[in-house]
Amino acid sequence: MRVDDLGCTIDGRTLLEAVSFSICGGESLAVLGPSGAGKSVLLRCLLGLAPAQARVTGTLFWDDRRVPLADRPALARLRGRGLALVPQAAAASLDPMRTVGEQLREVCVLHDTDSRPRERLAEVGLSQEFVGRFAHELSGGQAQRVALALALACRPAVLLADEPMASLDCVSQVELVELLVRRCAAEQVALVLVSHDLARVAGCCARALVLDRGRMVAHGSLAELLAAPPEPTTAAMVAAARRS
Ligand SMILES: Nc1ncnc2c1ncn2[C@@H]1O[C@H](COP(=O)(O)OP(=O)(O)OP(=O)(O)O)[C@@H](O)[C@H]1O
Repeated sequence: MRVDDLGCTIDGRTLLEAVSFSICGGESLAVLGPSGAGKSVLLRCLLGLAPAQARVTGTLFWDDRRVPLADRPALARLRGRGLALVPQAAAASLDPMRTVGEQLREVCVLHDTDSRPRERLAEVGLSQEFVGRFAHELSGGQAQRVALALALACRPAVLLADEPMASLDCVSQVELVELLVRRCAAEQVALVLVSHDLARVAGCCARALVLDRGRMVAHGSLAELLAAPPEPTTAAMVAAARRS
């Protein structure tokens, strides 16, 4: 997948400007930046789910296809087998009326992938008993794992994860990020992982893109950005990571 010159404005206000990057199966890219930088808007633009009043520009190159990022129906068709999302608040994204197993089966039928909920759950470290659980019977970390299992059950080419570890304790955050990176690498899924916390993704993602007020201020090897931050926003994130 290649994103070329993505821009997004709302009522003349620029939320994203000239964002370009590419990612291949099995790779991981961290999208970093302070609060309000445009990280979530970036993911929503890729999914064709930008706010209704937004004007989105730029192009998504997908295999040999050229998809205008303003073409919401074309982007909607990529959702599932193309791009899947692990949201920030997983528990709220689950259907409260249906068991985990029912939701997994539905995703598999909808996207025509193999439907073995127990295996999908085992892959994310959850035992068979979770098949019969409802959302309100899950801890925050378990709900995030279920959301990951649902996203991977689509068998996507690209997984977009929007701060999936935000509501978890430190140990669970590390475990979840490691699980995400491990599962995506094992299934050759490209991972775009949004975080405002560089310390959480350092050592997990090979590359990073740093946003600040909608602009891409740094992009490259995460190890190199850590060793020699090229500009003040990245330097501030590196300093915060060193303190934590
Ligand atoms: N529906 C909307 N209408 C108008 N502005 C919006 C809308 N959604 C987001 N924005 C604005 O876009 C900017 C980027 O928001 P976004 O949620 O992408 O930030 P973020 O980098 O994900 O921040 P955080 O780390 O706090 O989640 C913010 O200034 C926000 O107010």
